[in-house]
Amino acid sequence: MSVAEIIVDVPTMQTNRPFEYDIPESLSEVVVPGMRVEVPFGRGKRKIQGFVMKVKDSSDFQGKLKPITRVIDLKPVLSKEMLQLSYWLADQTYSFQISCLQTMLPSVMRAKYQQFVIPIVKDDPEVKVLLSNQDSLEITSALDDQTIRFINKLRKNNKVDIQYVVKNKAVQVKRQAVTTDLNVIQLHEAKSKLRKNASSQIKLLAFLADHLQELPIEYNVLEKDHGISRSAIKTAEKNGLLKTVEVTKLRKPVGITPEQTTKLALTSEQQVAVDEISQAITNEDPQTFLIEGVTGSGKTEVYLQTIKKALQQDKTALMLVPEISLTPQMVNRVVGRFGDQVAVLHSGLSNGERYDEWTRIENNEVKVVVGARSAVFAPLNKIGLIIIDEEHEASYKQDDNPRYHARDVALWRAKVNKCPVVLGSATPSLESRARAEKGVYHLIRMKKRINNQTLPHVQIVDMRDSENSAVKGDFSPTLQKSLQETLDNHDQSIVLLNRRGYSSFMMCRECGFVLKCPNCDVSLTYHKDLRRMKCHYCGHEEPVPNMCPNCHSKKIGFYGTGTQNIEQQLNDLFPKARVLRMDVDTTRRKGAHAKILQQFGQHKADILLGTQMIAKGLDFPDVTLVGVINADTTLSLSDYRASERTFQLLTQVSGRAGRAQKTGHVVIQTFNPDHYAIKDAAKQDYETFFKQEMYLRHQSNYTPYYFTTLVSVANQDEGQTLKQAYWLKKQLQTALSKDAILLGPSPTMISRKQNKYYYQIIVKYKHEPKLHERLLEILNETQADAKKGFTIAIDNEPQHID
Ligand SMILES: Nc1ncnc2c1ncn2[C@@H]1O[C@H](COP(=O)(O)OP(=O)(O)OP(=O)(O)O)[C@@H](O)[C@H]1O
Ligand SMILES: [Zn+2]
Ligand SMILES: [Zn+2]
Repeated sequence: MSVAEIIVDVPTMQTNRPFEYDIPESLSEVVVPGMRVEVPFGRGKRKIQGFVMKVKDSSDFQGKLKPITRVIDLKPVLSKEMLQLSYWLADQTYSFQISCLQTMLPSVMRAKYQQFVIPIVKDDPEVKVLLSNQDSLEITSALDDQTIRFINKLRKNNKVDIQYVVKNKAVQVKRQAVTTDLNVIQLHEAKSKLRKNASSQIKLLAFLADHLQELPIEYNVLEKDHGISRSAIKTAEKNGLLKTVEVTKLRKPVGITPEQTTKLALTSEQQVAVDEISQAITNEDPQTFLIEGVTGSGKTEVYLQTIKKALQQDKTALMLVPEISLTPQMVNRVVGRFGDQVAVLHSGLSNGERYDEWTRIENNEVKVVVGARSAVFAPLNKIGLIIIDEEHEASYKQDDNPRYHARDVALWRAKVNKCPVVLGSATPSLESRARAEKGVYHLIRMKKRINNQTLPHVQIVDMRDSENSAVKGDFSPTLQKSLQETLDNHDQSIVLLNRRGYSSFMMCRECGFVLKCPNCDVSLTYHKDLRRMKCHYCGHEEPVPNMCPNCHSKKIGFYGTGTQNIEQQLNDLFPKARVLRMDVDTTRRKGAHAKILQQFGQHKADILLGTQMIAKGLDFPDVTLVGVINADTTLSLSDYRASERTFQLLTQVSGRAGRAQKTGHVVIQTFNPDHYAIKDAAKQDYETFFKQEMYLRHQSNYTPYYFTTLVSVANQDEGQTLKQAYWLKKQLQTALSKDAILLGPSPTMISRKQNKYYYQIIVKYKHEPKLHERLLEILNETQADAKKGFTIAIDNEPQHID
């Protein structure tokens, strides 16, 4: 008898452990860990999905185990490493294991899809029997176990493969291609019968005769690479000399193939970094490096050369970058060096494209994966190096369940794969820098820019000065002058409008009325392109009102990103300047973000104006000026990371200026010219900022001196929410020592979302061995409350507190 341990797709606390099922004799060879199966669950006839975690010979269970009904996947979709990771992840993030397992798969495999058996060895008699002369066989629940076993056997012998196809959406692009039933002699005979002046036909047949082994060849290839026209193909087809077939081709998300690059001669600082990391790769030493390298110090080249090192040792490499930095520029740098060996995963891909990339990784067709947060789950084998660029970015933490931080997952995978992790940033997170201070991470500093270029000269403009407060718009005389000079020199400028949120809202200019969501405590976002008002929390939408619902005035204004307004001011001040604007409105369309950057990179504009999304990673040699309109906005956040975020933002954006031959200049406009975050950013002085900020965190008992856990509760009834929150606090108190600090309950900044009220409790602690257990118990005990509409969320080390 064999038994499978299965995590079932019933996300409740009671089912958050494996259940045992009998593997029927007929499926005994088929069921393996990492595969999804269908099993009966509960008393009724309900069938649900589950992941096979383990297969064993016997069970301690006394009664009769229910059998697995059928297999959903014919090959494992998750490796042993991933299964192992799911235990840890569920525990760390207080989430259901089933959600963790599902998070690791590309969304295609979570959504609706079809599965097909496709032949590898077409002429094999057994394959022919299985497919009964069809091109493929769909795997449905109607197939009996015997057939499933048969498929499995052929798959193991590499005679067939299994492919997933998204419902109603072909995963593969079909292309027209040419093939022929004629052999070489027949082709030459046919050719000799042609008239002498039928040159294109002669050429085509000669070509086919020479390339018989390579058929079918795509129309496109014949046209582009060999100058054979479509009409020539059609004529030959009419005469029965060739035929057209459809071939499938995997989509390649990287549109343009970038030019091949080779390694650069390293600076001495880069060399030190490359040597140390290479050593760890060779020694299979799972240590973590923190590269603290000023903007423009050439961290990317260090990444590329260490990746190369891993590949030379027959290993693979994983590189994470923030979603917003997944621009053609970054992708091209990696693809330019490693070509076809690279898979790219980002949110701009369609589900099908994402699946294609995932398959290439899974089939060991690629050696390097570049991607945003969720790429940390890429099914790479034998990882030799993991890189996390811009490691301070908050977007590496997922906002929703499972609330994982990609850095933690990377460290876990590094241990299992015995490989180093490289965290890189010009402005490391305080946590990482503090760990380096303690010797947990190995610190590598790169203090110089490439070409010994100086860091940009930064000017702080005090907006409280009479000269500046007198100007009408948002541009101080100093910034105006600098912009004019940059235009005169034919150089480029970047102008940052520091924004808190990213949305624009509607307000009545007569009475001040703001259109809000009926379900949430937020203003509705104005979508200019769709002419609609939308709520980003609950999805509520309505048309743009043409008069104020409150006072019926027609004077309705749209406020928010403010970038449009700033753009207007730029146009008025510098009528000849070409301005590109980058904000939520101009980047909503797929690929728009990349396109704007490409245009700017080709110097088709003089000024790039944008929100936070233009602050990082950009490397344009002609940018000599960076202007920051309002440095203070992020400072006023209630979050204890407000100073850190402001320092990071200003340092990063300043770092865009003067990266190549020309010296850079930065103008920062602020109402807090004496704030240390602004002063240190102006000097690009991370170390001084770090010391000051550490001192303040120590004073107020925050990260990295204390661990932080955020517990929040939500319900439709505000009174009930508050009651539950106080109950939670009491529960926590019983598990905590007197050294722990409990804050709250307090309403969150947006206190109502989707008609639910939110209250939060913050736990700050150093060493509370009972806390983790107690939180899990609380989740368990409050399960029944979920039915009454209570939601309890636990966020370990939250990135935002509001
Ligand atoms: N050894 C080298 N020789 C010549 N040029 C180099 C060398 N290393 C890097 N560069 C160039 O220097 C520029 C800056 O490098 P890179 O973009 O990697 O900086 P960075 O450290 O990532 O900075 P940031 O944190 O601001 O993104 C790039 O244009 C890169 O091609
Ligand atoms: Zn009004
Ligand atoms: Zn809403």
